[in-house]
Amino acid sequence: MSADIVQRVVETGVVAIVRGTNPERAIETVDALQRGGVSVVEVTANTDGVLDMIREISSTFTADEVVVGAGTVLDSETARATTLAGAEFIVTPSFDTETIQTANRYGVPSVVGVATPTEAVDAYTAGADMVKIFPAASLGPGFVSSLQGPLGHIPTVPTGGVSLDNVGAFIDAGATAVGVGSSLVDGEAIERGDYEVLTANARAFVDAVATARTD
Ligand SMILES: O=C(O)C(=O)C[C@@H](O)[C@H](O)COP(=O)(O)O
Repeated sequence: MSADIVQRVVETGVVAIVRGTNPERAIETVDALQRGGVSVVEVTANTDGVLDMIREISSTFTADEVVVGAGTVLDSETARATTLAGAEFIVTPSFDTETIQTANRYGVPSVVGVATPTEAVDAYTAGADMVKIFPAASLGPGFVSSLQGPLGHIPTVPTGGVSLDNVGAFIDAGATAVGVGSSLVDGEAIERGDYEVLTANARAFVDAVATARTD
């Protein structure tokens, strides 16, 4: 159910972004992230073989083990295709009403990319479950905390340039969760087959989020 998936994103606090990974390494990649405590993963739609990867991940792991979504969803067609392949949520870099409506039509939550307060309100009004503050590192934690006053009811997931150096600041600023690509899903480590790096990265991000939440 859609609410359960949103709850899982909130609890995990970190969404891992898999972009450009060789499909043959998808399962080991996701397994390594999950062992480190990051059990919510999105595969971006501009990754070769994305639909097969989503199908394979959702048939390999139980719902309790891993929640898989689709990222870089730019349009309604991609929302439909990825959802039918098994994506349990969609993430967009930009705001498009039809894409949100399609996600809702198929019963999956959407995390919608916004970079202004107006876009955040428009996306939420259109039916987004959470807004992805993108690109987060350019906008900064101050942007996220400024939204809390008027728009504290809208859950935020800063994404784009989130690292171990700034993740705590984003959570302190009021972020509900964060999306992390390159700082977590290290492409070179995957190529080397060094999945321990991914597990260690995942643990470090989960710990940083937990520490910031208890501060
Ligand atoms: O395109 C999307 O829907 C995303 O999630 C954006 C995501 O790929 C983001 O750019 C990741 O940035 P980092 O590698 O974490 O800097």
